[in-house]
Amino acid sequence: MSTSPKVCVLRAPGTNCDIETAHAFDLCGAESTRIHLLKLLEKPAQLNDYQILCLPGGFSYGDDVGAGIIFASHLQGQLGEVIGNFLAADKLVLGICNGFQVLLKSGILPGGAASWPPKADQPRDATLTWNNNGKYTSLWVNLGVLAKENVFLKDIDQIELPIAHAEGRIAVSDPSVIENWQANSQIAMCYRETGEAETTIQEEILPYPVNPNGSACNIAALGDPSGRVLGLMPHPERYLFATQHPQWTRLGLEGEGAGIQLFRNAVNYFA
Ligand SMILES: NC(=O)CC[C@H](N)C(=O)O
Repeated sequence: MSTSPKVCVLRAPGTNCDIETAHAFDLCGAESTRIHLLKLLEKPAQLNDYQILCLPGGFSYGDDVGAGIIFASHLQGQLGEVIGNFLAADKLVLGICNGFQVLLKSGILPGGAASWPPKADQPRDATLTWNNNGKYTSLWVNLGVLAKENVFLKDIDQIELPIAHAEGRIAVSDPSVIENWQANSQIAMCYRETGEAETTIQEEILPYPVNPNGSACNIAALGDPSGRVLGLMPHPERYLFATQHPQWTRLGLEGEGAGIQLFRNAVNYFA
């Protein structure tokens, strides 16, 4: 296999983080192409040429009818077959912020290949919905990693990253949904206080701004059971350089930002 994986950064009308996301992968040695969803719909088989599919952040279709829903309907519909092949192969899928919303609302998460294509008569048991504060919220958060076997999160225990969203609160239909995720190591990252030694899954919702949106069990990111799919609300592509951290001078940070590690882990998977 090539040591330089090809990344499809799939953008839709309203996507606004595709350039920096492609740049993040390229800095780590990947070969990224930004592809418009309408171009992929013309020839879905193009997707077979890529090893990594990344859905970047933004406001696809203006977040109309709910963030990510229209983009997700294209993945389920015309692209259902190529997405199924992609998930079944030894390939990686990353969804950042709006991309995470699309992954969850299409049904790519939480099940991955095992539950694709989603059954039309099966209601989703989890979603990303409005922040508890009812506002678009943009700030830096501290995250603890739980799913250490997720490809993207290798060697990361905790990380600071920025969030910027209005619909970032994980809500589930029943507590058993979270128990299931826990049993399959799918709870990938949780919001947590800075400086805590260990991350645990807590039912108690940590107060704003530690948990900025009121997500159930403080969940910020989910993976599929295989560990090859990750969806996260924070933006690792906005922390590629130390100077992007709001306190880089005070903390004396230099060089890379911690967010780049997620992209490097993905690229190294194909080394
Ligand atoms: N930064 C983003 O990707 C925005 C996410 C989404 N459209 C929201 O506001 O909920």
